[in-house]
Amino acid sequence: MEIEGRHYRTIWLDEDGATVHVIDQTKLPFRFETRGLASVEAAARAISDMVVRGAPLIGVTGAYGLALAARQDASEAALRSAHAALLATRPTAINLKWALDRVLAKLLSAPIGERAAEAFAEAGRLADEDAACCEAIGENGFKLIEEAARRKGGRVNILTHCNAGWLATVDWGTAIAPIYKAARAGIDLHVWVDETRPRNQGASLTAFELGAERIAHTVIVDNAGGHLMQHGEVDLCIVGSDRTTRQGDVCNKIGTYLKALAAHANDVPFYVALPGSTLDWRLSDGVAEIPIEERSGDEVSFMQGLTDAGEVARVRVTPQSSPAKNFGFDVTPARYVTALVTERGVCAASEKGLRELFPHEASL
Ligand SMILES: CSC[C@H]1O[C@H](OP(=O)(O)O)[C@H](O)[C@@H]1O
Repeated sequence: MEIEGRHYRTIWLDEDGATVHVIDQTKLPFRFETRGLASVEAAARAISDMVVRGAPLIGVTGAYGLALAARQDASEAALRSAHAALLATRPTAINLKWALDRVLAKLLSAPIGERAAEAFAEAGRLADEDAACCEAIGENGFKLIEEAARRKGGRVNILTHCNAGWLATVDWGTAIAPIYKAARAGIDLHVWVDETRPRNQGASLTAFELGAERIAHTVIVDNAGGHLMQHGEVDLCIVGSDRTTRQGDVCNKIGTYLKALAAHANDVPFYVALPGSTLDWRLSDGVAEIPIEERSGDEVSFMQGLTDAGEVARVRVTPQSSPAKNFGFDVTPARYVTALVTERGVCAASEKGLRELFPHEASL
């Protein structure tokens, strides 16, 4: 997407094909900095430290991480070790495993001398596919917003949680892609942006994205969504997904489930936008089967912000003696999801709906 007139993807290879570049998302919204990744270790650290985050972007970064590993040592043992190290960085987003498995299979079927080049080529194909997938999600989700605008005959108020914008993918995003498409088509809309504690991906990243695109938005605390829905201030919700089961259960940033409950209680449509790479066909019951990442409690006990002097500072927001738990995700059962918005169309959050859009993948 555009930042001050210049087009960016979230990850790219420099001209000499030697270094992978990413946007350092831990610095946003106060500083825009990029970071070069020259080794598999650097790629793994970028994922675990959330320099890059978002299920699709984590997958593509993992793919480039394998390519960097292949350039260091293209032996099967080394590649399998790199695959394991990258997979261990973050357990919830299925895109990471999906991308790593795809690239590793490609590499092991290539002669050892061609593996590094093949890995970079495959990672590049993954990146291009993700950008195209997300733009298609935008087109399919745009129709839902267009219908909501026609029905309402006025400004459409949309609530989103966390960041499922272009910063969470290679380009366009998933939940925010339909918003971009609708705004560019001239639909009058406004976005309620959940701050999304503890790392504030909404306040720091989604607000940054919408501001750059000049889309009307308001940052709210995570607990305000239900109140706004009770008062008719939310026409629809749209969020992303890190892993979706074949039954349509959705795993997304912590707090998504509570938003879905509030939407269900107030008859507000609750959409989940996701590419096929976020589907885990092996799983059925998301609550029972999806691994939920637990991160350091320090992410709850401390917050990062800008001082009056314009310095980025980290401050403690809890007593030193108070422990904190930091669950990264929760699971929304399919019954609370109005529909899934994918690159192949919109379907019910059900095995039948997903099989109709992904018949081949469902049969594997
Ligand atoms: C398009 S996937 C976006 C998804 O990823 C986020 O998690 P994190 O920032 O921890 O990687 C969040 O669940 C978003 O909905």
